[in-house]
Amino acid sequence: MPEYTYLIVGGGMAAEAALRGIREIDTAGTVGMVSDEPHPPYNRPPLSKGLWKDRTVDEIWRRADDLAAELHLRRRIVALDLERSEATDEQGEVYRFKKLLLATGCTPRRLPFGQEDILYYRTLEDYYRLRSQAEHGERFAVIGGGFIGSEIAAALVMNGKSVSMLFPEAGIGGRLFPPELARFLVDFYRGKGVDVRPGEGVVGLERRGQELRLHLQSGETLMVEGVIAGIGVSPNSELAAQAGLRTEDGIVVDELGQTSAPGVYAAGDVARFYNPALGSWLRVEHEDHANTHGRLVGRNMAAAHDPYHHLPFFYSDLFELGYEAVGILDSRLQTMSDWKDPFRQGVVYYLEAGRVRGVLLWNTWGKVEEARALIAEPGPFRPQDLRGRIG
Ligand SMILES: NC(=O)c1ccc[n+]([C@@H]2O[C@H](COP(=O)([O-])OP(=O)(O)OC[C@H]3O[C@@H](n4cnc5c(N)ncnc54)[C@H](O)[C@@H]3O)[C@@H](O)[C@H]2O)c1
Repeated sequence: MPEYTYLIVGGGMAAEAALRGIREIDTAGTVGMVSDEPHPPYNRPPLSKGLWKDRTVDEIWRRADDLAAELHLRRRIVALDLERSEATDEQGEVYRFKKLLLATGCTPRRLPFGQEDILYYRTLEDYYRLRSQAEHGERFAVIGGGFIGSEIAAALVMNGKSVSMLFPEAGIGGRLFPPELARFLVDFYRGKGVDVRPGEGVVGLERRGQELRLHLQSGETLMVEGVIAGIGVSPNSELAAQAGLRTEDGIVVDELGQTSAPGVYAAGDVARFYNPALGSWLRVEHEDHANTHGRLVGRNMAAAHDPYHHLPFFYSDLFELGYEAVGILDSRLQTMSDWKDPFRQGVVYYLEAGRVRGVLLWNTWGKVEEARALIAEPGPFRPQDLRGRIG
């Protein structure tokens, strides 16, 4: 029976960052990592960005092999016994641990049809599948106007494919951006050749040989060779819930990353934690959080005592436009847009009860620390106070 000082369930970015964190403090303890993926840990952002431009798969590996851990790939933990400090995989193998980390990530939400034919994009295997579809097919439909939808539509069009993009909101990134920016992105994507259909739903999918027929709410049918959906994700917290850990849209952890059971931790996008600067409970589904939270929780498992107060940070590329963002970007908050060049360069501030909750740095670089400092300020701010504050 494999037995470890630290057992990490999951093999994504947070899991690998945690391994690095453990090794910063403890070079002697044994570490086992169990992942249901066939690959060792890799960076996910290139899957929807760089790999469709000039980057290659060789560049995405996180090289955990220098950190002395035993990697169990293609294995899925299906049960936890916290009293006995044991985890069991689907093949019946039992792993014993002193400390446990759940870095189980999230699973894409699925539509109620097209089970085999819709590609839910999250892993390297999904990238290989879409690459192969793009070698044979010319016409694609992308469902969803969030991160995956906007990045994959751009990636496919930049690779010469014809793309229809469908989503329920009025604009691209409608849940993040103020309405005028989300609507601008619709025109911008159309200018790049994407057939953008805001406010359009999908009701069914049929396969006819190589062709897929996607039935839309409006009554129209799109004939395509590939359908990709990015309609959000749900946290993989069932294992934790079955083991009696506290869960609530994710695994609830304290500021050290410890769950409701001593010695059991959770990190990355499955973990729900309190952020004092924002005054709210969060679950963050971005690379920066996987790296910073993963590392810190790994250190804390190995006896450090570093509280996690890091503000969410993320970024994206939309063709030649790009942005960085700090804090909470929610288009339902009050927003104040400060454009240097409308929709090409500027800063958008997100306010709630007189405090800045989020800052969007639109084609505005090198200002992330200023944005962090502004969110930490108690205020109160009026929207007009923020004009020219950053940028
Ligand atoms: N740059 C980045 O940080 C980045 C890039 C890619 C992916 N991700 C992460 O990957 C995860 C998945 O991204 P995502 O794009 O799936 O989620 P998302 O939450 O960004 O977007 C979901 C979108 O799904 C659409 N939608 C919801 N229900 C729908 C339905 N029934 N039919 C059609 N459209 C529907 C909406 O348009 C919504 O904007 C997220 O956790 C995201 O943070 C992040």
